[in-house]
Amino acid sequence: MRIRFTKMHGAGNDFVVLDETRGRLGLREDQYRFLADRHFGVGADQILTVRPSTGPGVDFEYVIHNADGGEVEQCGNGARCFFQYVREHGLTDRSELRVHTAAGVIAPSMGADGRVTVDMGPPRFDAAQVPFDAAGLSPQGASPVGPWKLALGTEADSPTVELAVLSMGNPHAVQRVDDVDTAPVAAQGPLIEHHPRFPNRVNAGFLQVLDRHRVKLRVHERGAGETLACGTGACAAVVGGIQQGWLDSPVDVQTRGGVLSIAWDGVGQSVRMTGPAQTVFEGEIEIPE
Ligand SMILES: N[C@@H](CCC[C@H](N)C(=O)O)C(=O)O
Repeated sequence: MRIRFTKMHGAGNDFVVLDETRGRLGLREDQYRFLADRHFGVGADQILTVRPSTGPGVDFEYVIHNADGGEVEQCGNGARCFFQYVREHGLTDRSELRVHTAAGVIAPSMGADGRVTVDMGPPRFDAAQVPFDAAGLSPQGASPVGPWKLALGTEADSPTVELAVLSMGNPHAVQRVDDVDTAPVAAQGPLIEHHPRFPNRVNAGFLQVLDRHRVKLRVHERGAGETLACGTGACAAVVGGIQQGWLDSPVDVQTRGGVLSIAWDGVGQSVRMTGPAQTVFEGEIEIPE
């Protein structure tokens, strides 16, 4: 089967975008993996699929698959690219949309400076909603994000980390580090992602606080490995940093691929994420049957 695709990125987090507004392509997990493969396919951190509205009050449905082929609930950088895609491809001329995702409705809109802002909805702190198995653990602080102390292994010398745990529709565990450039992202990222306390696995963030409105962030993403930026990871890191008293909204998050601006007014309020969304090229590819 031959399909058309668009390659996009948001702060270096890159995507293959597929249009299913006129019918389902019916791709399997291995076919999403093929598209994401940087050697045999197109190459991407995630595959984003545009589908028609699911009902009244929403304009489109937005479906996300990680590079490992698994479907996931939310993707922040992808949401900005999704918005840019539907406008560039004449699927809408609206400058504000409501989009259904597996994690609920998000609302992207066009800012005056050409950057896209997305109302990502409120963060969720309930362990069951992350999901996070906190049985028998005591939080290290009084904040709704914990932090929670976890050993990354069963040996006596296994490293122990303190993680702020929350959901932005998808699961996040964020630790504060002194310097993101020397942080053990490659060593600890996969151990945190697959930690048995996270039954659906988790995205692992490494946060360096520069001042109350500026941070640096690296994220080992569930199902994709370290990416140049993670939008929901930036939202989770800022919410966790505000909850632990280190940050005040708004916060500029410096990732390896660009800057994302995150604003959050407190519990129950939506997180607003602003950043770039860029089309790279369009093409066609033969998908192995
Ligand atoms: N890159 C994303 C997040 C994509 C999904 C994530 N890897 C997960 O498995 O939850 C973003 O920009 O938020």
